[in-house]
Amino acid sequence: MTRMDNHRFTAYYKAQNIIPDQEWDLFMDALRRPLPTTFRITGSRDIAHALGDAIQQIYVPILNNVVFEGETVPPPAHIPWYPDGLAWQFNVSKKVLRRSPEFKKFHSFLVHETEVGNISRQEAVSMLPPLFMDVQPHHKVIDLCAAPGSKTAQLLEALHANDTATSTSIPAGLLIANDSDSRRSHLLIHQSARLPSPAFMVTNLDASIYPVLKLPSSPNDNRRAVKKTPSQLLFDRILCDVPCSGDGTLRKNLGIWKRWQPMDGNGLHGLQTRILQRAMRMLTSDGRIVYSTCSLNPVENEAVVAAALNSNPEFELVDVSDQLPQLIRRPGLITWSPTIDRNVNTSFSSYDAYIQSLPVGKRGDSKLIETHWPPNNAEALHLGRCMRIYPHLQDTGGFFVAVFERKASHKTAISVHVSKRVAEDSDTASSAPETKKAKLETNTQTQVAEDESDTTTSRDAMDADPSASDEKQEATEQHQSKPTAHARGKTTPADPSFKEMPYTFLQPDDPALHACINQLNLAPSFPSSNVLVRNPTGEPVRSFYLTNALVKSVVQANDHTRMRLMASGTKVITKQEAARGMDAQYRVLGEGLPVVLPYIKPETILHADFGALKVLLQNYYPLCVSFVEPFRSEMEERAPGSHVVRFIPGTSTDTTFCRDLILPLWKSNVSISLMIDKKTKSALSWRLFGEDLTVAAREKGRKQKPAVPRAAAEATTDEPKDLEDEENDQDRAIGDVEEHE
Ligand SMILES: C[S@@+](CC[C@H](N)C(=O)[O-])C[C@H]1O[C@@H](n2cnc3c(N)ncnc32)[C@H](O)[C@@H]1O
Repeated sequence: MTRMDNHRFTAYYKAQNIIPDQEWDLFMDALRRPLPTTFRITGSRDIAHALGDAIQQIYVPILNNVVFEGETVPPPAHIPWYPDGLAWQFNVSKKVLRRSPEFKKFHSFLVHETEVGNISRQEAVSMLPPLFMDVQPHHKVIDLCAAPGSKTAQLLEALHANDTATSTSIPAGLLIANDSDSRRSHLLIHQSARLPSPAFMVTNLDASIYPVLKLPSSPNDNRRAVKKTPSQLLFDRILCDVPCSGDGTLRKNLGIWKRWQPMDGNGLHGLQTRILQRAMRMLTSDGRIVYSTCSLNPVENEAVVAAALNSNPEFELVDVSDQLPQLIRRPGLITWSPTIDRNVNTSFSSYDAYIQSLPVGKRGDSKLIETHWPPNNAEALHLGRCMRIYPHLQDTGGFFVAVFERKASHKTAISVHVSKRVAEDSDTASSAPETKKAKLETNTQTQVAEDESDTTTSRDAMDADPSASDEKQEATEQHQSKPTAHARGKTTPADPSFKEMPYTFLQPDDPALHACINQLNLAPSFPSSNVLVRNPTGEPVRSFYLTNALVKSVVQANDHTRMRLMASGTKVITKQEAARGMDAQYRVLGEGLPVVLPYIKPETILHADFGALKVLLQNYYPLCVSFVEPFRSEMEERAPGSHVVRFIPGTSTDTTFCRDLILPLWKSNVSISLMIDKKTKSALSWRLFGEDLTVAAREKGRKQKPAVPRAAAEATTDEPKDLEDEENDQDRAIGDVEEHE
């Protein structure tokens, strides 16, 4: 059993005065208690509210009066500050989850909804940073340290605020999720697959030196200076959820009690500051940055904030005390005392005093720098506007959040105009059911020299954005690789070590794409100019991905190896191996259907009831004749290949989720099958019929039986696996301490 104590931790944080003396014991007691289970309902608003209602109306009443071993167990409750009641918490032991029939059922529901991405288990405090970002569907957003992606998911949801229960909108903006660790970047891609988005990209770069990305000038923009010059892609919202020592996660990462030592924070300060400073140079003039850590250490928090503000005086901290009023928080610190060694020597009140104490010959070796200490202007920087979240205040982990914007005098006063530009660029067809509302947008793109030999930029560009001071260095960076047009098969390997496939956009009149659109009966509004393929030659061999217009222009204007682009847009259609004598058959992927659905001609969508769905869940390839009319005849009349069915819940079905469901089907000569993966099938079955009716579940049950003695089988069947936490903060705490001294 881990000893939940660490004398250095106590000595260090007492020296920082982070908690008033009279609260110290409450703080430490809270740190030693396990965290409640917290989760967020994800996905489009419609689905989220339906699931929220199911929890409130079905599960809470059942869980309201549970008595376990003589004690009343509290039911799940809303996290008080989370908007729209879409985040929940409950605090029960594993024993209760496994043995109380009511909680066991609730747990199964949560596990299955988590598997299909409708619920995301996430620590409450980790949900905070995206809430302070106010992301809108037209925003250009970057999450600089994104893996494993729980906050990325929240940002994506905000970008997709206009999605409906069955179909995805195509936002005009974009979200780039970046992480410097390639293994974790893959995790990020995997997690984000739950919310397929044409506006999503993943890069694998060091955020502290994130390169300038180019954006081609708009053909619709008639201003002379903008016409020929590509601009720098600046972001409206930037999240810096930086690597940190992670001691705010002590309640769930018990190993930190033993491992914690105060120099971890000192070592991370430099990288954290560089990431925040880099973000400041990538922001539009009226954009917003959120900086966060799950550390309590002022050297990783207020010291970083102060250093970045002092080197970028056009920025200020935003007072967000009126936002999320139910969130109990404490103000940022104005003063703190860095330690100079592992033994918590915090006796030096300033950097100068510390340096003077070193032998002259050793002064240059010091790994501590001036910004580890509080600056003289700490009050003037309004560090109190930072937010500190402590475990004993609302039974959470520890966390730190700071919100930055440019000072009003530095928000560029260039003409604010109702610009349809992004929307116009967004996608070709005006009838496309996407977000194309005219948006108030300041034009803040910094232009980048198009002529590769010219390292200077236009005066307009320098005037257009305060970040232009950074331009020369960035223009030089830009020169290090030539962007390519990604004509089929032609790429310039700016980073030969980067092995990801290129991203090649098909011509809208590509014969394969044409065949696909015809076969799937897609409407003319389908954005065929934004379809890309990923393979070495750029041929339309198998899968088609869809992006929005903005993502397309970023991909085309920047070398994919230089930006270490790991993912772009979302896979929507795949080619099925052709049977002998037949042409290739295309099918819409289950995960791509919400994206493609708005372009599927309504008259081609079949209708069936939940009885048919039950048959399809219970069998892999049920024969057409096993369905009732009129679905049976309709299906028999259809040609073999990909079809889409709308399942309408009837009055006879006893389901907790009374909404239409639209799913892809595959018809062979005499049978049909649901084209969704096993996990999604199981989750659907649980949600609709209260049990797992799928073939896979039956087969699993059969396989388990002979091998397992009866008593053991009883103990394991139906035992839901634990809800897995999406954010592996253990990883975060260990893997992220990269600059140990
Ligand atoms: C605190 S975690 C991010 C958690 C994530 N935002 C979430 O909500 O799931 C910090 C991440 O920063 C990444 N990282 C570390 N150094 C980095 C750097 N120089 N540039 C970009 N990412 C970095 C780590 O790989 C880690 O995934």
